[in-house]
Amino acid sequence: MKVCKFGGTSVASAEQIKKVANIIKSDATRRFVVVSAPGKRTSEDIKVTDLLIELANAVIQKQPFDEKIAKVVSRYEDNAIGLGLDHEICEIIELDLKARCEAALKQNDDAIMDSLKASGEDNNAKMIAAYFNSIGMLTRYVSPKEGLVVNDAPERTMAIAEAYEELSSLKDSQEIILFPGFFGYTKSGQLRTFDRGGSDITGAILSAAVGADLYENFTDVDCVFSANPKVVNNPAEIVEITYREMRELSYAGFSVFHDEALMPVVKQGIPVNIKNTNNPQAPGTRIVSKRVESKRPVTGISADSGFSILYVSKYLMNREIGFGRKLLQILEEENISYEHTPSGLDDISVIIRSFQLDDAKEERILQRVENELQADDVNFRHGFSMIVVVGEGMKYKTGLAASATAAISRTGANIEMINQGSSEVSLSFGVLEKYENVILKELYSEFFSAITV
Ligand SMILES: Nc1ncnc2c1ncn2[C@@H]1O[C@H](COP(=O)(O)OP(=O)(O)O)[C@@H](O)[C@H]1O
Ligand SMILES: N[C@@H](CC(=O)OP(=O)(O)O)C(=O)O
Repeated sequence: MKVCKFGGTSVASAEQIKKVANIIKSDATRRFVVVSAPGKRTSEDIKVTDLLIELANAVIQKQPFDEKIAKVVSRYEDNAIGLGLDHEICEIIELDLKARCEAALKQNDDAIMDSLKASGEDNNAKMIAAYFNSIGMLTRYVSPKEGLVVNDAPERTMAIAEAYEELSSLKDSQEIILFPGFFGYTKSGQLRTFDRGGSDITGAILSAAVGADLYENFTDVDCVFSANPKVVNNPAEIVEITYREMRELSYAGFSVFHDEALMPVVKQGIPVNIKNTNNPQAPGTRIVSKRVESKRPVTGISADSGFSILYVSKYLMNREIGFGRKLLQILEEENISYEHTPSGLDDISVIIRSFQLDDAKEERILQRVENELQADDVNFRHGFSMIVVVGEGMKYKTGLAASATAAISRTGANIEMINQGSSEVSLSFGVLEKYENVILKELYSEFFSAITV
């Protein structure tokens, strides 16, 4: 039994949706289908989720929004015509969007945003279910209301244990189950979306709930590549990768699979297969708990921008009991999570995703660290990228860190931070954002172009 998730590009047009139907028809074990909202049809196109965010912002700011609704509906109309569906489905979608906008009068801004964002996947799932049925594929649309239970705000949205119990009964259904990705409901019935790209998470939750043998994640590339194909020319294909490696890579830049989507499947050891809707015959990449050892120590290199560093120094910091805890508590009280904390005897850096900061927060943190921890020096620096070199084989290869730093130094960039995870499966470097692409290319040629074993 397989759960198949189709990303935005796989359901962007009628032509793509027909490919999805053929993929499902070609294998009777493909019983569960999770879909995203229609994505980009061309590189210049706008994702429906982005159109919906614009619509939600207009509603929140009490600006006119009729045209924005019409833009969204027209994307579904194009698909309905191409799929030979009755226009009625578009009228239902238009009424649904209007109802969500009207309900906004009684909702807070977060609820308005979540409701409109989620409509992208919800309406697409209804339309695709209607299409499947119209061509004789017995299909049932299932709303996340029927069991995808998530936690309450303000925690980041995550499925709770009950979700797995409630959704498990779907495994007995005779029809194909068509499930919208990206959102769930709290116990009290509040709709909440996952982070962007979160339909991958829905697919993983459903896979774990029904005990799938395989979670197939269909996208627009043949496989996961060892580096972002938009930066590195013709990167090596990854045939098999472990959960741990994929987790490290998707954390920083491998946008092809959401890092939070691994947790539900890892727990049950369900393998994930990344595949291409446009070339379903290609074997794709398998994400598994244990893989055949490869000759290369490095499996992939990822890079992501948008990091800030909080630097704190204080003489004899190492002797002061509880210094680190107090520092991290200040961040906790500002609702900020951290990524790494590389440290020396008398100083510590905290690496933070910059989107969590604003001027007022920074000022408060600086004041508190100065006053409450009596730091000698404290400052924020911004505009950093994180480059992560990942491979299960790295711990057996001496001199790997030296090769990586030598490659980075050839680009003229200064390394602002180095961190080796305790599992030795990854090595991270903090560098100025402007060097990100050039370093990625240099590291790629260091570890993939030459024979390194
Ligand atoms: N290492 C990588 N391997 C494969 N694709 C990658 C990698 N890094 C980034 N990508 C990008 O991820 C894209 C697929 O992810 P996404 O846009 O979320 O697809 P979907 O709409 O199917 O969810 C690819 O088109 C590719 O540009
Ligand atoms: N549509 C949502 C969720 C998602 O997973 O989309 P995609 O499969 O296109 O990455 C987004 O754009 O974030």
